[in-house]
Order: sequence, then C-alpha cells, then structure tokens
Amino acid sequence: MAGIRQAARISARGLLRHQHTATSENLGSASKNVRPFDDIPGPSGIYSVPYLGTAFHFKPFTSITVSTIYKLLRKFTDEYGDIMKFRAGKNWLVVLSNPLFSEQLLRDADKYPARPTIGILDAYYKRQKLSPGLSSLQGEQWANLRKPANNQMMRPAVVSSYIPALTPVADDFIAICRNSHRIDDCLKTMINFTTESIGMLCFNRRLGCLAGTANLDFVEDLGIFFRGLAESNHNSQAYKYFQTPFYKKFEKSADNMYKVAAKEMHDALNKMEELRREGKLEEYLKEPNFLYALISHPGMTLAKTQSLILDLFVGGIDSTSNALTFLWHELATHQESQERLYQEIRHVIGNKNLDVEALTNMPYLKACVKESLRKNYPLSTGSIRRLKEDIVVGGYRIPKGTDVLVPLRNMSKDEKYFKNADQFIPERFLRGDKSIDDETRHTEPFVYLPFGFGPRSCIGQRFAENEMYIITAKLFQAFQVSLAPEVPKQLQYTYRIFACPTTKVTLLLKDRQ
Ligand code: HEM
Repeated sequence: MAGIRQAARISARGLLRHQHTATSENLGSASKNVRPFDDIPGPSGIYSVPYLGTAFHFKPFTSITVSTIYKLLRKFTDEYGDIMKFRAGKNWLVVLSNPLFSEQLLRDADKYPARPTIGILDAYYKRQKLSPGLSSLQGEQWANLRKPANNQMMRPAVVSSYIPALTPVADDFIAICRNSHRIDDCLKTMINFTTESIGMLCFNRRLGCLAGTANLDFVEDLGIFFRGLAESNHNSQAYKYFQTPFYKKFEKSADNMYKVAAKEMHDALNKMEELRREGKLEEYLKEPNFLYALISHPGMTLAKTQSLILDLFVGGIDSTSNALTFLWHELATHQESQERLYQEIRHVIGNKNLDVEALTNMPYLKACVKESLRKNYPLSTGSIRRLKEDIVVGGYRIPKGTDVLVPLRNMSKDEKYFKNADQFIPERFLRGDKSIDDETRHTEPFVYLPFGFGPRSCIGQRFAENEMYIITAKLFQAFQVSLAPEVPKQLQYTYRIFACPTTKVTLLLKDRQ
C-alpha cells in the first residue's frame, strides 16, 4: 500500500515538473489545457473586494483572529480543495494544500525566491534609516547579504564549530536548575538562555542573561515586537503614513532591542580592533568568530553587517525559546519518550558533553525535536512566496507577482499525512523504527517544513537545531522532568509570528544521579 502510494507520488511529481517547465518557457503553446487564474475557486462576491473582502473573514464578522488564521485556511481547503484563492488585503493569496504543489512551488523557485515583506518592519527600517535585514530584502540585494551569512550558518561543519562556545552557556543553565529543581516560567527562562546563546554567536561574548547581570529587559519588548509583526499586515495600514499609537509601541520595542544589539556589535568590533593593535588578534581568532567572518567577507560593509546581525539576534530568540518550551513540555508529558531519550543520552554520551560525533548517533533526540515542531508547528500559516514568473499549478495559471502560500501548519497536523496527528510520536521520524506502522511514519517531505525550504529557508536552522540538541541533552541527562500539577497536558497557543503557549509552563526537575 505504502509502495503504491510512493510510486503514484513519483509519477505525479514527474508530470508536475514537466508541466511547470513547459509553462514557464512557452506558456503560449501549452495554455490550451491551462485554466485561467480567475477560475481558481475561492470566496466570491463581496469577499473578493480588496481589503473589505478580507475583513469579512475575521473578527468581528467571524471568530477568526490573526492567531487562529489556520482555522480559516483549513475551512478554505475543506470548501474549495487543494488549490484556492482569497483576498488578503489588496492582493490575492493562492493557497496550495497539497504536497506535490508544495514541492513545485518551493523546489522549483527562482534562485532569488521572494517572500512578501512585513510592512511595519519596512516602515521601521525606513524611518530609522537602517539598512533592511535579510527578511526584508529581495532579489540581488537579498542574495548579496545572504551569501556571506550562508557561508557561516548553512554549512554544517562551520555551524558545528560553535558547539564548544554554546556548551558553557548550557552548563550555566543546568547549574541554575540544580539549585532550584524547577523551571518556573519556561518561556521566560528560555528567552534568557537563547539570548545568551545568540549573543555568543553574534558577539562572541557572554551577555550575562543567565547570571542576571545583563542590563537587558527584553522579554516584554520581544512580545510587543513579534505581536506587532504578526498583526501589522492584518490591521490598518495607516502606520505606513502616520506614526500611529500601534506603530509607536512597535517602534519603542524595536528600538530597545536593536539598540542593545547595535551596542554589543560595536563593542565586539572595538575589542577586536584593540586586540589587533596589541598584536593579539590572531590568537583571539583561533576560536570561530562569526562577526569577524562576516565583516571580513569581501562585499560586506559595516551597515550590511549590522543589518544582518540585528536580524539574526532578534530572529533567533523568540523562535527557539518557544520551540524549546513546547519540546520540554511534550517530554515532561510523555514520560515513555523521555525515558527513551534518556537511554539514548546515557548510551551515547554518558555524563559527557554533546559533540558533533555524538550528535550523529542520537537519532531519537533529533526525532523528538522534529516531532515537537510538527505537533506544535511554529507558524500559524506556512511558507509563502511571491512569484517572479507565471507558473501553472494544478492546471491553473498563476501570474507573476501573486503571493502563494503552502499552509504547512495545517498539513503537518493532517491525518492524511500523519496518523494520530494530535499525538506526540517521535518514532515517526526514526528511519526504519518497527514500533510504528507506515501510516504513522513521516514520508511526505513537502508537508512538514518548519524551517521552510530552498534558498530562502531559515538561515538560523542549523544553529537553532544545535542549540536545542545541546540544552535538551544536558537537561534530560541531569534530570527527570515532569509538569507542575497546574500545567495542562495539552497547551493552547497564540501566535506572535511564532507559536507561543498561552499558559505559563512550570517544570519540576528530579536529579537523575
Ligand atoms: C526553532 C527555531 C526557528 C524556526 C522554527 C524558524 C523558522 C523560520 C521560517 C519558517 C522562516 C521562513 C522560511 C521560508 O520562507 O521558507 C525563517 C526565516 C528566517 N529565520 Fe528562522 N527559525 C528559527 C530560528 C532562527 C534562528 C536561531 C535565527 C537566527 C540565528 C533565525 C533567523 C531567520 C532569518 C534571518 C530568516 C529570514 C531568511 C531570509 O529571508 O533569507 N531563525 N525562519
């Protein structure tokens, strides 16, 4: 049965690829069988009016909010099928709820794939006269910034060279846990941890977030900043023209975070300059140094380096701290998975630190991270691309300039692709594990992509994964972890760009040895 499904997928993939190439190159001759964009099903009448049509899908007209947009997307897929379109503000948004279409969009993308930017961030960069970061750039400008960053962040060997710098951060975190035997507010605590870790990557310096000596009160600003990003495209666009109260609040939070990052970057550069004058720079650079690698890359300027560093610093905190909170909550809830993880840790590293070699022998640890990201999908929507050329998908022509979304959050939780989708089963991601059947196993690559796919995928993926592996291995090596009695076994989420639990998660820690 699984073999037939696989064969059918492969032949359908071949057909789709052929269809795509033919249409991109000579749409004219192939267009007889291709239906026009207007035929793509979706809500019509008043719902197709720009802005107004979108508003009618949301509160107060329905119960849908920015945080529950996945419900709207699911309703659309149920009603209109695997390809549909609806008004999202001024533009049409096409939704492709099918792994073959998902693959076609994400794999065959242009070498400079475009993603619609976030309006309020664009406005902020412009008003503050800052160079836009990776997430806001397109085309060659984006590629020129992404390339030097890719060298440092997408090559596994280079990313792994930062493991020794992250290990002491994790050790300090565990030492704090040993004193308290609980993690009171997991998300808040993890924000301190991920800020400290990303500080090591970006500035090669301990910021003091775990020791409580850092003068950075980020937590509230992060919440305001990310909620502002999430809501800006759905709320009134007046902030583009006036400094509305919504914009001012966002600006204040962004200023607070960016000022800290900019100061840290300049301090780190001054330190290197001082070491150079003292003839000690070469010695200092024996350890991997991300900032130095970036700034010394031909084509990088101080302004570009700063914009990249600000993006990475801010982008790397909320994403990973939420993902870790969900992961640890799952493992505390599922003691049998925790025990299997513990046995793997004991067997592979014993009481030692996790290193690159050990990581290659820890498939269950990786499977737990993957399964938690699937079940607690980090985004409320999925991956989105703005087409640079016309494409044909599912027999319809979609013109260039259109935004196309693959609702990966819904697909990752769909029973069609994952049996018992609402359950935490890390074994799905273990190749050849006999304890589950084929329907439970993860086989469709293009329904589950928590870091996106292709040249525009998450640049922090490898860093975030290593960070999660190191700290998770250390925590479960040291403690048996359980939920405090008041914490629900099933968490509710809100989305402030990234999924975030609505309740405080408190964990209880019992020494293993
Ligand atoms: C669990 C943690 C994380 C998740 C789930 C996540 C997820 C994502 C996703 C889904 C995208 C969009 C990909 C696409 O459109 O195909 C993205 C982009 C991005 N992420 Fe992450 N991310 C995480 C951690 C990080 C970290 C640690 C950093 C920084 C060190 C980071 C920096 C970025 C940046 C700069 C982009 C924009 C890339 C571009 O447009 O070229 N992320 N992330």
